[in-house]
Amino acid sequence: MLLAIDCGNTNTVFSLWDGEKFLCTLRTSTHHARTADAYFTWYSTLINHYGIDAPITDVVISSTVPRVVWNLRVFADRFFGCRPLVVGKPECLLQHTPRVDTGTAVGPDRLANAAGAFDRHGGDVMVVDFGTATNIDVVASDGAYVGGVIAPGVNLSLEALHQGAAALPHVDISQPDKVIGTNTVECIQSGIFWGYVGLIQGLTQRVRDEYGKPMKIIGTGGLAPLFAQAETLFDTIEDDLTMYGLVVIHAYNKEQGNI
Ligand SMILES: Nc1ncnc2c1ncn2[C@@H]1O[C@H](COP(=O)(O)OP(=O)(O)OP(=O)(O)O)[C@@H](O)[C@H]1O
Ligand SMILES: CC(C)(CO)[C@@H](O)C(=O)NCCC(=O)O
Ligand SMILES: [K+]
Repeated sequence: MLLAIDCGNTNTVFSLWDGEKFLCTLRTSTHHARTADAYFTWYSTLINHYGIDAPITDVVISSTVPRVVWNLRVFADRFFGCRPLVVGKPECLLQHTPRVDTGTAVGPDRLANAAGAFDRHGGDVMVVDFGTATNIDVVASDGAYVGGVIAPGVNLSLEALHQGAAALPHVDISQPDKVIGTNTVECIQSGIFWGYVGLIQGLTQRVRDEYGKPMKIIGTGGLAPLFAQAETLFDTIEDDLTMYGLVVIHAYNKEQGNI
């Protein structure tokens, strides 16, 4: 069984892949100081809860937070006796080399999104990922990641308003019925919700225009369904895309005899 770990700036997600499908998904907040033992305590409690007992033979990791990788390596080694494949490290092979400026370290979650999207849909696609950042990852016809867009994430923007303006409260994201808010909370919700709808529409249109060919748009990340409710922003929504990309990258490295 493969354990895929997607460690983002806000949340760390573990998913178990049985070779055909994900068996379960476990989510915790990202903390660089979390030890291997702490990961295992959390992991084993939930795995027991779900009644899963198949042994882990392989681990693949994407981490946008470099400091957490060491403890995850110790976790994989100590409890499963395996050396994890870490996406973005030179020893991890990619089926399609990213075409970006020399010296650019593309986020491993974006590499995984590209691999997952290409495997499922072929090329000429863009992934819109609503995580800590809201990013767009463009995948060319041959499967290569060729760049994209990084914008501040929804929750980060909400938090920045609250932090930066003394009279603005912390507000949770939701879809307001109206654009013209008649109280402070409604005004903020409108600015963020309808503002992001416009941001996604505007950016995806500009990416398409610049790319010059028809492109499929895939939404992923926790907030994609919320935004898709309001407007047709995506051709499809796949909440497991990053994880699936990790499975694809792991399978390629196996195939190549790299692990
Ligand atoms: N309706 C909602 N209101 C507020 N938060 C939501 C809602 N729906 C989903 N979320 C939040 O979205 C997040 C899931 O998004 P995702 O895992 O893509 O990104 P993230 O964990 O915030 O970022 P990263 O992957 O960069 O760590 C969860 O933290 C969840 O609490
Ligand atoms: C853009 C984020 C923060 C999205 O998780 C991550 O992919 C990252 O840290 N990327 C590094 C820079 C880049 O991808 O160009
Ligand atoms: K993510």
